[in-house]
Formats: sequence, C-alpha cells, structure tokens
Amino acid sequence: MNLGTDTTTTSITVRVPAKVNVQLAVGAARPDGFHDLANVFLAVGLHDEVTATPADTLRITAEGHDVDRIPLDRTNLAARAAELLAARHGIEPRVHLHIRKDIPVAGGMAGGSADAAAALLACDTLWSTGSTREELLALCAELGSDVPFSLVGGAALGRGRGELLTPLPVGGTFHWVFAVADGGLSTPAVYGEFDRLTAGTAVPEPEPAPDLLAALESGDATALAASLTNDLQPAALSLCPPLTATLSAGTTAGALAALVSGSGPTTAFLVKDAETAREVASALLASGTCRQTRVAEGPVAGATVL
Ligand SMILES: C[C@@](CO)(OP(=O)(O)O)[C@H](O)COP(=O)(O)OP(=O)(O)OC[C@H]1O[C@@H](n2ccc(N)nc2=O)[C@H](O)[C@@H]1O
Ligand SMILES: Nc1ncnc2c1ncn2[C@@H]1O[C@H](COP(=O)(O)OP(=O)(O)O)[C@@H](O)[C@H]1O
Repeated sequence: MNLGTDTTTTSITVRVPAKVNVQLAVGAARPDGFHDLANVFLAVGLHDEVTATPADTLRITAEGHDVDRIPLDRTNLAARAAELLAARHGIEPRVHLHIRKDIPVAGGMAGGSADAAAALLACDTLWSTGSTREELLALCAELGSDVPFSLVGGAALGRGRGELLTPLPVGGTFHWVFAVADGGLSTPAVYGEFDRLTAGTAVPEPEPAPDLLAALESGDATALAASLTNDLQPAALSLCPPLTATLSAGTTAGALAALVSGSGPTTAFLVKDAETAREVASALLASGTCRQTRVAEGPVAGATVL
C-alpha cells in the first residue's frame, strides 16, 4: 500500500503483536539500574502495523487507539529504530513510518517495543540492508529490553533484562481478555516502586517456574492459570489501587486467573475458551472498573512483513 509520500516506490508493511507476561520474576536492581528477570513472554493477537515508505526525511504519522499519547518526533521508538539501523549502515533514514495502533499505549503490552521491532524489520526490507536475524535481534536489544521479543513472537523466556531469549514450546492456544485502564503507568516508575516495596528484603534470583513452563507446553489453561505470576503486580497496584477491583471483577465473571500485564495498568484474564472470553469481557465493561476490553488469543507470530 502507498501512503502518498512517494507514488513510485513500494511501501513495506510489518504487522507486530502485543505481549502478556505469563511469568515476570524480578531480581534486585543491578548497578546499571536494570533488573535481572525471568520474563516468560506470550505474544497475543492484538497488533500494530508499521508501514515504511521512502521519503525525503524521517517522518512519523500514526492513526488508531490513543495515538495522541505517543510522540510523533524522533523520540518515537519506531523513529529510533529507523535511525539506529540507518546509522549502523552509514545511510540517512529517509523514510516515512506510518503506525496503525491497536495495542494499548503505556499499558504493559509492549506497544512501543512492537513498533520499534516492526520499524526495524520494515526499514531493513525497504532499504535492502540485509541484516541477519542475529543482527536485528542485537539492534532490538539496544532499543529496549522487550523489543527482541516483539520481533520473534510466539512464547519465549527472557533472561538478563529480558532481551536474552530462549523460545518456548506451547501446546495449544490460550484465550485472554484484556481490560484497558484509564491512563498509563510508567515502566521505570513501576520498577522504582518494586525497589521501594522490596527495600530491606532479600530479593531472590529470578528463575522460570517449572510448573508454568510445563503448563505452556501442555496447552492446559487451568494449569497455566494456577502458575501465572507477576512480581511487578504489587508495585502496579500500589501506584494504581483501582486495578484491584478490575482483577476481582474478572475472576468473579468467570476468568480462570487474573493478573496485571507486565508493568500495567492493563489487566489480563486467562479464560477457558472464546465464548467465556466474550462473557468476561462484557462483565468487565459492565463492572465500570475499566475503560475498554479486548479479547485475544496467544501465542501468535512475531513481527511479519505483509
Ligand atoms: C515491564 C516489562 C515486562 O516485559 O514490560 P512492560 O510491561 O512495561 O511493557 C519490561 O521489563 C519493560 O521493558 P522495556 O519497556 O523494553 O524497558 P526498557 O525500555 O528496556 O527500560 C525502561 C526502564 O525500565 C526499567 N527496567 C526495564 C527492564 C528491566 N529488566 N529492568 C528495569 O529496571 C529501567 O528503569 C529502564 O530504564
Ligand atoms: N511507537 C510507540 N508506541 C507506543 N508508545 C510509544 C511509542 N514510541 C514511544 N512511546 C512511549 O513509550 C512509553 C511506553 O509505551 P508502551 O510501549 O505502549 O507501554 P509499555 O512500556 O507499558 O508496554 C509511552 O510513554 C509512549 O508515549
């Protein structure tokens, strides 16, 4: 598709998914300020699309949900991705990036990371820079801890600050409802609150939970529900207390389990099937404890050129 910036050259569009963290084990703050993690990512079927079109200069436009809350200058993570790739190849980032946004903004679902991974793949394809998968993953890790996972999708264990990925086998499709809250939570603020809440305690080394990995591999939603954990949840609830009511509304409505998605404030509800997902989504909306609900399945593929 062409967006009018250039009528002669083909555009490249990349589709990229959101994520939910089915386990987020957080260690103590490292000297560099980051936290070591055992971060079990699952890609879910809410997608952004980034279209790259040749242009005179780097330009970002966006449409869709809450785009007034993302920057359209060079601080946009998609713009940073294009600049990084161009700099690595000694070229100018002459590209118009158009973002079609469907992933909740600042919601703990890695929307900005998704756009960065999509922009990187789209520009690499458009500019024929021919990066290997390993080179793209290294650039992703420079852009942010969650960006490599947005590229690969599926399910994966992230170690280090979340960027060192090992793919995980998943034996079925899991059904989710997401409740989008009013406003967003800043990821650094939530990690800061985690540090405050755990100050003076011995924070254990983060490790993946064997029960959770087994539940993913078997595709058993009830077993997965019993093993979902998020060490950032107390911090997110501390900064955003109304989320407690959202979590309760979802479990009362029939979800197998409820948790905060990553740093929040989106809340995630694992349900047994698609029909229950629709029922829980309606009940959550009717409860008045969230702004919007979304239904999605996972795992889904990572960033893909359309
Ligand atoms: C919490 C998680 C869970 O997947 O995602 P969200 O739920 O926000 O989407 C991630 O750890 C967010 O990853 P991402 O949003 O890529 O973070 P980055 O840009 O790398 O870092 C932003 C800031 O978050 C904190 N940070 C991030 C990752 C990490 N392992 N330890 C940290 O302490 C640091 O304060 C850092 O300056
Ligand atoms: N392309 C982008 N899409 C979404 N957010 C972006 C983007 N570029 C920069 N941001 C900024 O990144 C921050 C985190 O947003 P997001 O990645 O959606 O949430 P989270 O880190 O909770 O998953 C927000 O302050 C947002 O304005």
